[in-house]
Amino acid sequence: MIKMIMHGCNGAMGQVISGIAAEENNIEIVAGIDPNMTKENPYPVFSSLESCDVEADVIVDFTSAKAVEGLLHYSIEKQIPVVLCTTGLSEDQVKLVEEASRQVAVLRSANMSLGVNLLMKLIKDAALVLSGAGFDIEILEKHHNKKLDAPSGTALALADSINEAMDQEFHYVYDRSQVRKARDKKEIGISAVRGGTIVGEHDVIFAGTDEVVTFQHTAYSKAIFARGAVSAAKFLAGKKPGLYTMKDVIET
Ligand SMILES: NC(=O)C1=CN([C@@H]2O[C@H](COP(=O)(O)OP(=O)(O)OC[C@H]3O[C@@H](n4cnc5c(N)ncnc54)[C@H](OP(=O)(O)O)[C@@H]3O)[C@@H](O)[C@H]2O)C=CC1
Ligand SMILES: O=C(O)C1=N[C@H](C(=O)O)C[C@H](O)C1
Repeated sequence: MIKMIMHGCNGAMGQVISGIAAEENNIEIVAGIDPNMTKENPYPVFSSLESCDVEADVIVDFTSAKAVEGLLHYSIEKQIPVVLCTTGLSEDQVKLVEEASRQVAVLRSANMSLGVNLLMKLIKDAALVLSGAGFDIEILEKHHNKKLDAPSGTALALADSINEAMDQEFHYVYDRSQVRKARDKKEIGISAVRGGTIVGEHDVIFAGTDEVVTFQHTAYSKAIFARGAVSAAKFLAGKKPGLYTMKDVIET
């Protein structure tokens, strides 16, 4: 039985994962961490990782970028692999993640769904053909009104995926409100919509002369992320130090 700590157990994702993990027979949540616990859970809950003395094989994190340093410190100290799903990390925090992964297994992914991870692959091929033919690339993401970070981690990861296929030739433009010139070919425009209860939508738009190709992923429930996170936790438990991604989980 794999023992898991749910970091952010009172949050929207923490609660969905608690339900999904309870239905699994080879993984169990042995502790939850959240500073302001308001919901009932069938496992012990601690207000911080430092106060948690429960032994575990893996930590699943859906919290806030502010919590990342403490999380990495704990995971190195206790030698517990961590599935890091929180988005909105600064460049410095991403570096800390990379450094930590030399000492403990870290799987970081801005999107745990199968569909988005397939999309990352598909748009590489599309970019090679369509950008070469002069198509402009824009990414549009839509999320619920409680989301703190913009653009979404997924939108950035989709842009990074294209850039990886295209020798890093693109820069990202998030706001054109002060711009008074036509877009340049080497930009990827990234726009964010926030409203209501939208779970998560991502459009990758390749716009050419007289034709547009759009790749779209729509999340209809948070369960797709939760299932991916539980699969990632099972994959990561017992792994040696290194930086892993959902690609490693899906291809296993
Ligand atoms: N990779 C993926 O597939 C997905 C990633 N996400 C990302 O996951 C993160 C969380 O999303 P979501 O669940 O919707 O957000 P919520 O705000 O609903 O939940 C986050 C929870 O973490 C708690 N928290 C904050 N700081 C700490 C800390 N230091 N230790 C423990 N718990 C803490 C919050 O408490 P409090 O409210 O009291 O601050 C809250 O209960 C976001 O960054 C989001 O973008 C979301 C969905 C999918
Ligand atoms: O905050 C969310 O809800 C989501 N966040 C992730 C992101 O920033 O990309 C993944 C998903 O789209 C839901």
